[in-house]
Amino acid sequence: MRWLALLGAATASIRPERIPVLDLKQLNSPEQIEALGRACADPGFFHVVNHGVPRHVIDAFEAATRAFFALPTDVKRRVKRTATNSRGFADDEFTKRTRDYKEMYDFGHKPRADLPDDHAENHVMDGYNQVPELAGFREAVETYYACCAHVCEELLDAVALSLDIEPEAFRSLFEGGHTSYLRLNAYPATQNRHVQNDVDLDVIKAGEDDAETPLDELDGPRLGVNRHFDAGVITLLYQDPAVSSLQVNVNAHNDDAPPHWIDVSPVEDALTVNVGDMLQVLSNGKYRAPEHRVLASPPGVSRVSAPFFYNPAYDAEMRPLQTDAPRYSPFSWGYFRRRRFEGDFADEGKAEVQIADFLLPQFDAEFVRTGGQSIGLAATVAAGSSNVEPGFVPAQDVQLTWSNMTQLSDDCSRSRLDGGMHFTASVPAAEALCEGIGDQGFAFASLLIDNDWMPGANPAAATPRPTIKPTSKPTPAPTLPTCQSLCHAWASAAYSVTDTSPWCGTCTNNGVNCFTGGNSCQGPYDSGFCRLNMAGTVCSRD
Ligand SMILES: O=C(O)CCC(=O)C(=O)O
Ligand SMILES: [Fe+2]
Repeated sequence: MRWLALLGAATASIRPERIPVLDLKQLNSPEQIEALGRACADPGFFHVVNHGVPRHVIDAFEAATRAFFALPTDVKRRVKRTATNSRGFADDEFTKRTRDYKEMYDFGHKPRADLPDDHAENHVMDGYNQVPELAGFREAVETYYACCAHVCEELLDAVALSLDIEPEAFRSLFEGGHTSYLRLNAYPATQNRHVQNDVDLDVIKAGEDDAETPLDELDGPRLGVNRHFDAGVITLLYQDPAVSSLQVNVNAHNDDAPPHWIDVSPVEDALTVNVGDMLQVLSNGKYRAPEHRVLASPPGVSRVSAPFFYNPAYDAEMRPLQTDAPRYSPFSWGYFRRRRFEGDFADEGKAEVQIADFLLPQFDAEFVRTGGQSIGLAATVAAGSSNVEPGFVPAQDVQLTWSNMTQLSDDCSRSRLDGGMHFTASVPAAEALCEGIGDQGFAFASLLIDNDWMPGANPAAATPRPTIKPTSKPTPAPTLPTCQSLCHAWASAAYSVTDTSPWCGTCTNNGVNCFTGGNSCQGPYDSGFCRLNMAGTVCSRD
């Protein structure tokens, strides 16, 4: 009753919920497993009741969390995280280059429980635990941490079944030491910083905060945590029952729709679960990590929360399990985590590594259906690897990335200019020339889809036919006389001849500049191809 009254007072603005509630004890029937699969696919968030974590363990954990954050700042800073140890206290966390309006404390897996926290054997890649001198804190946090790991293990068995994957395939990723960590969050009460209105949130500018300003001196509207995706496999979240601040963008995976944020309000006696990036990869994109954010606390109310990030062993390979059409290239969890941590610690400016960086190009039915815009292709060209000028070109490693077809076609168009083979005006001319070829390819691929000939084809889903085209550059209207007549005019003016054909040969391109073709130049330009400029007055050797 007390709980309900609190919730009612603090969450008057809660909108209708779209977040399913699942009963962990019932997760053994095919219907429930199916419901779990649906929740993981969309919206990627759900609550679990009957999760088995005893009430007294949660109460002790919440009390320890509140007691820790109530300590004076200088005492909390005694366990502050550093550039080499990501565990401990922080009040300078950034998400998407904006300062989180919260304090936090991270606590992770300790391989040798019998040895001191800072013993060499307990130093793992993300650091070691720094436990504050606070009566009962260690025991409360360790006990809750162990309960979370157990719930996640069971939950993941059910997730495996929902994907038709052997639970053992998931379990093996955690063998040899999972790397999960528990984060305690405290979002202080605010005066004028709490906003729910997206227009107000727009004034929060990325890159403008620094890490040194004390939290309570940061001005303007704030978010507790800016929009993000969780990196691990799944997150099991304890939410303060009295405040609703967590929101999910239910349009995050729909490029055509604006963000639509809905509340993920706490549910009595439940823990909240969300899919992480790694489960998105392991499920080959069938389950999708939801984009979420946390609002700053309303005036007079401070909120606590505690996500448990369930993470595999560092050397576990992340790749789609059980599929012959993988959408992601393999990478190790440790690699991803290290790149994220480098970004986290100094991320006032850096762009963080994303799973989209590992997307393989999909030249399949889905690719055509969605207009072929999303490819996520990357290539590194090593210094000196050119076949033509080995050892010199390129001067340094070049990293090329293309996230969509338009970028790829732009770079291809430019490549012959960069290579010194073509001239500037030929780039748009060639783009115009090739435009129709892409459209024809698109039309042909759509035809294949309709006939069920492509991998992943689904004739029903292909109707109505997609209206997006792979490229949308307008074809420039031809405004110049043809190359041939330019050439003839030039030749007769320059050489006062009536038969200009030896000079002009066969024109091959009626674009802005054009080739006359063949060894047809005279005078100083007596071999190679002739090139006319727009005015048709210059012929230069190619
Ligand atoms: O505080 C919350 O409700 C969620 C926090 C969160 O999303 C995170 O720490 O990744
Ligand atoms: Fe999160």
